[in-house]
Amino acid sequence: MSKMNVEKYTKNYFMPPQIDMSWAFKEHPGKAPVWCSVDLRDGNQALVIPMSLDEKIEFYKMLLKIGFKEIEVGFPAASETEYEFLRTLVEKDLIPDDVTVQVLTQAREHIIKRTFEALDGVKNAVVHVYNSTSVAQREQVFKKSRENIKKIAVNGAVMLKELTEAAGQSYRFEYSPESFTGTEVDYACEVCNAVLDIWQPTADKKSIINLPSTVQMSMPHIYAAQIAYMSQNLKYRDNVVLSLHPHNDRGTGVADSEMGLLAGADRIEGTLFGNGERTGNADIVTIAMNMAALGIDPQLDFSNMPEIINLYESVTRMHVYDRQPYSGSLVFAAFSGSHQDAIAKGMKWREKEKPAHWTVPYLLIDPKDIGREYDGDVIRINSQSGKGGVAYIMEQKYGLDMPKKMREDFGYCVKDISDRKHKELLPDEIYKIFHDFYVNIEAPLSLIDFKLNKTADGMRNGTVHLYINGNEKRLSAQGNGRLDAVSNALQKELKINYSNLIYSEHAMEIGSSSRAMAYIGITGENGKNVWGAGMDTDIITASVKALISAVNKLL
Ligand SMILES: CC(=O)SCCNC(=O)CCNC(=O)[C@H](O)C(C)(C)COP(=O)(O)OP(=O)(O)OC[C@H]1O[C@@H](n2cnc3c(N)ncnc32)[C@H](O)[C@@H]1OP(=O)(O)O
Ligand SMILES: CC(C)C(=O)C(=O)O
Repeated sequence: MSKMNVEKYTKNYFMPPQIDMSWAFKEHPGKAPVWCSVDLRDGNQALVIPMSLDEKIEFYKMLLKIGFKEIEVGFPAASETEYEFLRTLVEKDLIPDDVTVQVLTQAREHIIKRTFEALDGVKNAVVHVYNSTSVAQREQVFKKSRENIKKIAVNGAVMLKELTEAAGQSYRFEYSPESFTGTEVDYACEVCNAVLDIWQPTADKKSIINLPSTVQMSMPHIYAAQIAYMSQNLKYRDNVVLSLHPHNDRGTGVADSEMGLLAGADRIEGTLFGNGERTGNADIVTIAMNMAALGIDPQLDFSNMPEIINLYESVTRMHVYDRQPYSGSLVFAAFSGSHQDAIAKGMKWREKEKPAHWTVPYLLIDPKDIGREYDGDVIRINSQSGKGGVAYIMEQKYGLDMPKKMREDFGYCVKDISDRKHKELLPDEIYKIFHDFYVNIEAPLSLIDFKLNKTADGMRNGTVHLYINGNEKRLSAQGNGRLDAVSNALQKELKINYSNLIYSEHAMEIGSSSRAMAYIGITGENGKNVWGAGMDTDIITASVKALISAVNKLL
């Protein structure tokens, strides 16, 4: 027996009378659909505190900036704010000529009349009327037969037509068989066709038939099969814009939209970041960015995602989930070592090879294309990270190019600290660890200065002046170069044994162009490798400091 009460549930959706799945062989729709934002209506009606007039205006202006040409601005008969919002758009001349505002109304006379009052003065409008057609709503809410439910729709359609003619306007019409997903598909088609018979859509004045998954009830391929049936059986099909309005109860609002488009739909109603009733509406950001990631222009501009998120969060009081596709704060972040290593190498390869298309491993799109930064957004460090990621941060942010073997040493050191502190380490903290751990280490040996003259045979000869545990000491030094001479002095005079000296250095290009950084690795008698780094305005002094740092670590 199931512990989840599954006996209580059964499928409440209907398969279409004919099932056509040929759309499933298409790879993608090939072009952007007509987008309609329903943020200001469906999104707004689901908020704990619906947006104020000013907040709706701010949101509306953002939608225009993103590029929406159809915007459902509200349910004017719902409240004074909803009504006033549309009046403000009209009175302040905030509706561009190429933008159509859409308003929602129930198929009830007084509500439709109030809606038309709100529309006074609007040039381009879609009047959107709906009634529920599902078995559950017919039986439980309306307690009406199929015929009588169809009548509600037809009466609503007639009222829209008559009031538009009376207003001398050419508003477009939209009808939604609300709760379409719980409606027998052939019956939904019959109701929609009855509405279309009233509206008589033409090529110049198309009607919109909107098929909402008001509550998602099936897997997305079934919704798409329902859409395919409707697309093939609607009358006046050439003059009908077939629209989808997916919700997200099963978490497949985006999949419903994408498959529905393949199955014949022309238009998508959705919201930014999927805000909306219950689990939300289809997330237009994701659907559009999924297209962009396939190289299809979505005709919407999300190039400044952080700005859009800020405004959205401030006016809706909602939060964009950290892992929301494309927009979440963590969606480009790689904490794990192997991902970081591949991303860092992929970025380098890209810089060198300059390929035509984006192929960096683990990153579906280039974060920069939506206003995100590599720094801080992509490679982030915790105890799951590896040397590649740590080295990438040190190189990109601080211009430090450690030798390969030293990267490994530092990578484990950073991992260990993050593990013990049980926290993410930010770039500045990592830089500080690098400094504390390797750079200009001054105990027990601390360099005071060194004087090394060139001899006739090209060798270096002189003294190294230092403190040993605070006591001043001069060592005599000879070698075939200055670093070699200092190393010989430490080994011979202080009897410190090490081998395999590895050395590299570079000018510091980021932050401090007048300084150099040197790195030295040595192997102690016990076979252990240690690393030191030296930073100074003089490259030779930097290398001597790096050697003394390494020796100090060995000691
Ligand atoms: C799936 C969706 O998102 S649909 C959009 C839903 N959005 C909203 O409801 C937000 C705005 N709505 C409101 O502010 C209010 O519901 C109003 C102002 C529109 C109407 O309010 P009220 O008249 O007080 O009540 P209410 O909405 O409960 O209406 C219930 C009545 O309308 C009928 N009704 C509901 N929807 C519809 C419809 N689409 N078409 C025709 N009649 C309808 C019901 O059967 C019920 O009838 P009854 O009075 O004979 O029992
Ligand atoms: C009014 C309709 C389109 C709706 O919002 C829904 O069914 O979710």
